[in-house]
Amino acid sequence: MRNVKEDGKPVLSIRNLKVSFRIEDKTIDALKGISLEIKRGEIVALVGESGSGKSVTCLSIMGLLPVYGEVSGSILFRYNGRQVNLLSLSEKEKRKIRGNLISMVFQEPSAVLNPLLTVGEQIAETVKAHRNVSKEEAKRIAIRSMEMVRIPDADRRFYQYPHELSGGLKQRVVIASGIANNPAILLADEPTTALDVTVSAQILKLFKDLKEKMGLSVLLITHDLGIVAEIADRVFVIYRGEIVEGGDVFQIFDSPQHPYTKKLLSSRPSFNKVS
Ligand SMILES: Nc1ncnc2c1ncn2[C@@H]1O[C@H](COP(=O)(O)OP(=O)(O)OP(=O)(O)O)[C@@H](O)[C@H]1O
Repeated sequence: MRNVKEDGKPVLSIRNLKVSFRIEDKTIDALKGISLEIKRGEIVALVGESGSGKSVTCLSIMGLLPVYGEVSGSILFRYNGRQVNLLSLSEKEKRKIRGNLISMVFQEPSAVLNPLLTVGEQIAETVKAHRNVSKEEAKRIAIRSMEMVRIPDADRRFYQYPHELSGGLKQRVVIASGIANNPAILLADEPTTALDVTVSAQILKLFKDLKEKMGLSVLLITHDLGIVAEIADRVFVIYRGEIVEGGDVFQIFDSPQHPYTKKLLSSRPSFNKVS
């Protein structure tokens, strides 16, 4: 259960985050001092074109940057009344948080699911990796997570292999695995790119449901403003490693300030934010 007293407070504050990669005599400044906040129970979109620094932001939060990445700034994560800077944690501490308090959903579910294990076993493994529970309890939690993400007939599907499921159901399994340990934040990197329009809409609706039911905070990485309009509460626009604009989704769509945001919006037809 989430601590209700902490609702409305930032669960994650990224402050002046800089990331650069030095390769031979060349330096790539992937992030040039970005700052953003995600509150509890909020869906925040990070939007920008290819190469703008979205994935590097996610990897920084997950503690998965390559060793040759140079990082400065802070990523403050607040949970259970504590606050830690994710950038100063040891590998062991990062592993404790990853997949547990902070989890991630990727673009392509088939790339993350193990074809040799049933989908239920995979979710149960994630549970057991972080919690001291029996096999039966892990199975029970896995099935409950599958139900939370509206996988029909979860008891039966627990025993199915990834190849027996559609793309949409596979992505639901990945999300079930992501929420099984009741995380504070879910990072979703282009989670609907591999899915067709109808299934994509269902998955987006699911994020909204989880936000409402579990108080889940979501950082949604996308280049698609249509998705932003549909589910985000706030949006940050990233351009060449810098946040050029951020705020309430209505405000950004109604009166974009930065030329890059204006360009992004004018290259799309029109949106209606749905509630
Ligand atoms: N491991 C790495 N080594 C060197 N440069 C990298 C590495 N990862 C990312 N970069 C560079 O950092 C910059 C930001 O990349 P990033 O992958 O975060 O962009 P993105 O916005 O996620 O793009 P896309 O939408 O294509 O995934 C790019 O210039 C990229 O080439």
